[in-house]
Amino acid sequence: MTKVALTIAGSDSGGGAGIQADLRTFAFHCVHGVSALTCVTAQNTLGVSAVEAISVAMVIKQIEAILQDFEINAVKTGMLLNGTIIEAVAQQLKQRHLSQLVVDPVMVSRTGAKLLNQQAIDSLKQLLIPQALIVTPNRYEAQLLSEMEINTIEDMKQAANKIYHNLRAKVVLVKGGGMSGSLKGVDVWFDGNEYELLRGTIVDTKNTHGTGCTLSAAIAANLALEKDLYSAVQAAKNYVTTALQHSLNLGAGNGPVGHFFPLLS
Ligand SMILES: Nc1ncnc2c1ncn2[C@@H]1O[C@H](COP(=O)(O)OP(=O)(O)O)[C@@H](O)[C@H]1O
Ligand SMILES: Cc1ncc(COP(=O)(O)OP(=O)(O)O)c(N)n1
Repeated sequence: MTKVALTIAGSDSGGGAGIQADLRTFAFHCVHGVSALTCVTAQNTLGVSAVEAISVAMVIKQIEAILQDFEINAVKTGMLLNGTIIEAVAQQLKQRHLSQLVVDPVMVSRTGAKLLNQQAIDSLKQLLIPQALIVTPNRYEAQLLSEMEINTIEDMKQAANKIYHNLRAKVVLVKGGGMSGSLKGVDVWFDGNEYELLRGTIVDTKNTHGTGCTLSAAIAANLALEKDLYSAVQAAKNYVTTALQHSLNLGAGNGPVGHFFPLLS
């Protein structure tokens, strides 16, 4: 039986991140992707130049249309843009008991662009993260959520611990793409008991756009395929490493990670 994953996220006109990356990742895993668009960004490899929200009523209609007709095996959320959209999405997910939920708390891109307005951060913390099976902040998002600076693995562990206890997330994965030196690409998992370090091969490329979206979408795809959470994260990490190894040198800035590797060899 074909599995179905839902992404609730924004559009990246440059095609590297957001809903475009999510749907490509689902397709690679042979999982049918359905989507609820929250916002449209004017964006390329150099950054985001404009953002416009989809109305809350339309976000809800998209989710309702999908849930009326499909059995959803896993969900990921990405860029949600504002507090009103977050509240509506959180309410829909709660009502429908969608528990295979990966929350990528998209707030700040690795280029430093703010992708979520200030008031929305509280709604994300109070309404959405507590529902997540796993939350996957990058270094800067983990700093915001834990209210501490992160420079070392110990800091990553402490931040994961704080996010776990303060925001009641079931599992926290602090991603290390924004760390420097040998810490780049080391992610810290905390499930309330154990810390695990997930180490990928460091890929020396500037073309890293879409890594976070791709990772969370790959976790959701693997959950839809009935992997347990830790195995889903390991498989997703391997997928992102391979996507980085096949990243595309497009545009003048940070090009997108590549999803074309099955066709290459
Ligand atoms: N240069 C790199 N080499 C290897 N892994 C990387 C590299 N950059 C990012 N990653 C991995 O990509 C995933 C996404 O992390 P990150 O880039 O920090 O997220 P975001 O895109 O949300 O900022 C993580 O598993 C991280 O370790
Ligand atoms: C529409 C949209 N959604 C999410 C992001 C962030 O992408 P992500 O893969 O988390 O990180 P960077 O590529 O920005 O490092 C985005 N830019 N646009």
